[in-house]
Amino acid sequence: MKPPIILINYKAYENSYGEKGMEISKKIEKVSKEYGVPIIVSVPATMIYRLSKETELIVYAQHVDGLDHGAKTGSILPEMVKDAGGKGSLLNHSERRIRLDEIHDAIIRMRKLGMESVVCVDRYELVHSMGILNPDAILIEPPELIGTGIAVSKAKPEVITRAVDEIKKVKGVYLIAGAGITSGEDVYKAIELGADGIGVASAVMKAKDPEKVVSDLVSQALKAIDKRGF
Ligand SMILES: O=C(CO)COP(=O)(O)O
Repeated sequence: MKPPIILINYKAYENSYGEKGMEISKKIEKVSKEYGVPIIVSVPATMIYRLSKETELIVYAQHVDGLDHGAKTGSILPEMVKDAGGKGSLLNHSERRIRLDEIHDAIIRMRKLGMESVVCVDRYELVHSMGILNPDAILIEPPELIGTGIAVSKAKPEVITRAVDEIKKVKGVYLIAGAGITSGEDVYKAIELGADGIGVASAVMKAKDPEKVVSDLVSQALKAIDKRGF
């Protein structure tokens, strides 16, 4: 995981799985190769194996249960995700919140397995305390902007700048920003404000031309990173 971090959360749209899921993934992979930027896709659990086999995308789960093996019906353990080819997981997304101890257990287990964890928070006040749990990155997303097309970097830039201040208090944890990200301009702004990358869903998953959208996001991310001088 290295800036610019581009994380596309497939959620549970109609094109998040099956043949449509493959189609959009191939387009995303094409852009990733064109720009030489690894792209993380957090996908439905049922797609982890196939996407890991058939693409060079970095495949994450959208959630894992940091539980031990055993009688745990319906659980998706980090070991299962790893076995299917997944490299990591989102944790605590606004649409899939879990308890703090569950977040911590999952981070520890994934770190032991050499997997990456990206913990979501809905406010900058939680960045420091989540950062102490030592995930690879924190994804800050004000829930009220998720899916609106109104970008956090434009509507609430202070959420990003404050989160950036907070992440500086912990070492080795990246800060990603998301919610409402629609255009390359939104990405540029987020990185200019100090984020190491972005998380996006609807702008890509609902796009008529996802390749064009992802291309715009990635090219502007590179431009912003270049300007910041990583
Ligand atoms: O929840 C998100 C990514 O995890 C953001 O969703 P939108 O890009 O649809 O606002």
